[in-house]
Amino acid sequence: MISKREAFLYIIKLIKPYWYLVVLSILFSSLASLLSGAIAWLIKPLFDKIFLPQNYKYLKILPIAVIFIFVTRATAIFLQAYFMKKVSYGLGKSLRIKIYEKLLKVPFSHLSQRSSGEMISRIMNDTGIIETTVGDISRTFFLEALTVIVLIIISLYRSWQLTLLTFIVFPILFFLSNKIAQKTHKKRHNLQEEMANFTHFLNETLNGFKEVKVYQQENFLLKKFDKLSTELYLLFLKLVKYNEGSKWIVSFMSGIAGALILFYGTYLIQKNIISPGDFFSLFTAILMIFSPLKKLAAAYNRFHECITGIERLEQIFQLPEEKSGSIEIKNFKKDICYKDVFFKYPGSSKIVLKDINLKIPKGYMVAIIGKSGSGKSTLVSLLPRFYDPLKGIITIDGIDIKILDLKSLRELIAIVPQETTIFNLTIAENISFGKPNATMEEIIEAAKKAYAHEFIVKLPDGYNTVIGKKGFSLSGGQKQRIAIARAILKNPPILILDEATSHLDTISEKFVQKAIENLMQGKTTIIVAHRYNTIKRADIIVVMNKGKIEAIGTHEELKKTCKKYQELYQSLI
Ligand SMILES: Nc1ncnc2c1ncn2[C@@H]1O[C@H](COP(=O)(O)OP(=O)(O)OP(=O)(O)O)[C@@H](O)[C@H]1O
Repeated sequence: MISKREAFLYIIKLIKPYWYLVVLSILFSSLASLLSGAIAWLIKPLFDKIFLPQNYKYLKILPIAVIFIFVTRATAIFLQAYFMKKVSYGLGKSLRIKIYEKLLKVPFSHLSQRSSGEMISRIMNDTGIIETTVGDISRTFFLEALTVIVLIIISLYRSWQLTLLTFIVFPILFFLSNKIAQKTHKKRHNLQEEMANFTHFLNETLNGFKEVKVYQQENFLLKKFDKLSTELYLLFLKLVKYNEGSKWIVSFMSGIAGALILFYGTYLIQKNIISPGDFFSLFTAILMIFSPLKKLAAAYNRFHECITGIERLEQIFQLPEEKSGSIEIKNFKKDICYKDVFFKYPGSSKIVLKDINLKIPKGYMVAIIGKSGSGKSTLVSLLPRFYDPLKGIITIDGIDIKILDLKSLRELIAIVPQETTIFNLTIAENISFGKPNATMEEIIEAAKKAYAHEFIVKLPDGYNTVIGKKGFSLSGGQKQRIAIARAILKNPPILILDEATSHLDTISEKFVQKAIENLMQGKTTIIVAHRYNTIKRADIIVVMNKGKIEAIGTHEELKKTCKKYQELYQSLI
């Protein structure tokens, strides 16, 4: 947990780049506060110079003065709010960009441990909370605190005795507000956790919509959603109690202060120590103090909300970043070697890869086969360093990939996964994802080689169609061909293919296979294979079993020597 001081310094750091806007906001806050003071100030001459002596000659200019004060004050408040909001939305924007940038640098291993819903909640809710609270708190702090100071000065000037008397309530007020703020802190933490669960749940439902429908789990999910919503509702209600409670305390204390002033004030007037004008001016000032005080108490409460948001975002900012080596690798010349590699997933105790030794010469096509869960995908995911081995090393041309510059290492590799992600971009941008500066001719050329051109040109906006918009979507086979076109355009020397387990229709399958043929030409390919044809034509077949390499060889060799291979191979024919 971070302390209030740390949170305060954090906020200062956040608003520092906007200092000129903050200065403008403070200037307008000061003007508004002074004008609030002017209202209380003018009560005295109104009483002592106009009403009591019944001298009404000033009364003509008074309405004009009142209009001037109110209009100027409203304008000053408008401008200070505008500048402060500009600060808060500006810092919200840069915070979101910073956290997105951070997410892109976090190792895959750390992100895969968290749910995407939780991440979305942190990026949207927590930055949103910081954005609004920092704006509100700073705005309230500058405007209301200044107003309180101006009003206290006026009260002291009018009658220090009466003012000091009302000060009795302030320590009690501060003590109670602080107690409430402490209580809300934990509740806010819970609320933000619940919000993250909520987003996670919604995310899951939308991603697994087909399963929900087919397994007819609408009622079950609705009940769960109802439970989550009720928990959120109850938490919100608790927070409302605390928030409104703090306002109630201020109102109660203002009542006590008012009674004290009336009681002692009438005594001072009777003794001619103060004039009725002094009394009413002070009375107005003290009454006016409580509204900004109420806002300050609420802002103090929100400051705790902001601390919770900062804490949760800091957890992401504290995540480690991918460690890159320094040796740049320009070309792949010789081979890829796995040497005595062991691996377990972060947070899990199960060793999923054991004693892996594998040499893949340049230009070879390697098929990795094995039962589900035998470690095939894990094995290939170590090469682009999505994860690092627990023990052992992986080398490219004899160099440990850990000491290679990560960018240059990944430059050598393209991946076509089982489930392709098509981003919310145009088809052309999706294809040029790995080569953003590609020309349109190059993109079309790649699409043609991936057997995607024909269906792309039939889309209403052709290569400029944005998938996901206006209801356009692609079939599984079409998505795979886009992924293949993406890899063709990138044209790296090493390919990692994870063959889709779900079978496409025969025509689509034929196109995908042809596209893969084009893609593999002249490349070193590691393919997590599920198809008989793919396996048969591989230069080397690696048979995985329970995280170990059971056997390595060609189809003909393994057919004779490896029982496991025979079983697997039989199941695919
Ligand atoms: N992110 C993860 N965290 C923890 N364990 C994991 C993770 N991903 C996979 N595993 C475990 O690692 C083992 C190997 O999984 P892997 O996905 O590599 O197998 P696979 O042979 O590719 O399976 P499939 O053919 O079903 O894709 C399995 O026991 C799996 O439960």
